[in-house]
Amino acid sequence: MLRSKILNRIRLLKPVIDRRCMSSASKTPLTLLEVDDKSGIATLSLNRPPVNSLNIDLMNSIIESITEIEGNKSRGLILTSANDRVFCAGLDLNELHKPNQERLKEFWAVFQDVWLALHLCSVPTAAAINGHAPAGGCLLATACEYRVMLPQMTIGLNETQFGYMAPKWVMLSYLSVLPRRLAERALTQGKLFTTAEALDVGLVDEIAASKEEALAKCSTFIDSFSKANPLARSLTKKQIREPDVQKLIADRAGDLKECLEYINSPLLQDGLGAYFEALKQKSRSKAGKS
Ligand SMILES: CCCCC/C=C\C/C=C\C/C=C/C(=O)SCCNC(=O)CCNC(=O)[C@H](O)C(C)(C)COP(=O)(O)OP(=O)(O)OC[C@H]1O[C@@H](n2cnc3c(N)ncnc32)[C@H](O)[C@@H]1OP(=O)(O)O
Repeated sequence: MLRSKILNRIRLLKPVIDRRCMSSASKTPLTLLEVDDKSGIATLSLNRPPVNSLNIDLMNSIIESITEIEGNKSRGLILTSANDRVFCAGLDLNELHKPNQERLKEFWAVFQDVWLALHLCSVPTAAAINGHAPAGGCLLATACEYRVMLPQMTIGLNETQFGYMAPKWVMLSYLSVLPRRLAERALTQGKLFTTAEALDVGLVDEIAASKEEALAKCSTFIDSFSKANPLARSLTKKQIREPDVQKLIADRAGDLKECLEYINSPLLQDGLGAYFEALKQKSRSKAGKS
């Protein structure tokens, strides 16, 4: 009994670094997980340079970290980025453009899994959005219960801008934070909101001047549950989220089939190819390579 108490204490004191999913290029961990010894709040930092784009390994690392947080009795989870400019650039376009079919199936299933894991995480969740959060980056943030964002960044589900329609369950995340009329307009326009606009419409809850302040505001949000019974809180959250979650769970295979057909269609592949090339070109010109 005493031994397990001490072990738990050590686990809280010592930052836990997730080493299971490493970047193959640099052998650095794709997520960094630290648990604050005083508050018991876990901070999960996305750490896949250059822009934290979501490939299979990064998403698996996020899921493993969430499982670990739920197992180590952390009081809450703050999702943030180790990169000062980009919270998360969304899905890794390398996984969607000219994909290997078997890998694409696995990729899409893990994408569904990461959304479910964040959506159903039993502890309070908050996103400290310390950089741009387009598409899948916005999705991670909206799956959390609270969002604090740094100024002069952008956030939004911009899929229509690169020729994609967001799947139904992705749209549900937007509908959980935005009024229907606004969500419809923003989704069809593929709008990227500036930080100020995002606060104005309620896509984010607060603005912070620095990453430290964003983390502190997220901690304050998590502390706001100190008087709630953790089990009752978690069951209430699950109950409220149940209809959205069920829409995906009830037809995961159908969603996979629909998405694979959609992603593989020549028109979408061409559009995505052009979008990705423009992105690379922009990056090359920035680096003075062209
Ligand atoms: C019914 C069936 C529906 C099926 C639909 C299928 C899919 C849609 C549904 C799901 C929702 C989610 C979709 C997505 O997330 S798709 C990804 C969309 N992401 C974006 O559009 C963001 C693109 N990136 C940017 O805008 C910028 O990079 C940035 C994030 C604002 C950062 O800007 P910064 O100036 O700091 O960096 P660079 O632009 O110079 O980029 C550096 C480097 O990273 C590469 N890169 C950027 N984003 C991605 C990415 N998402 N995937 C892979 N690679 C990316 C970029 O090319 C540069 O690399 P290089 O080697 O060229 O230097």
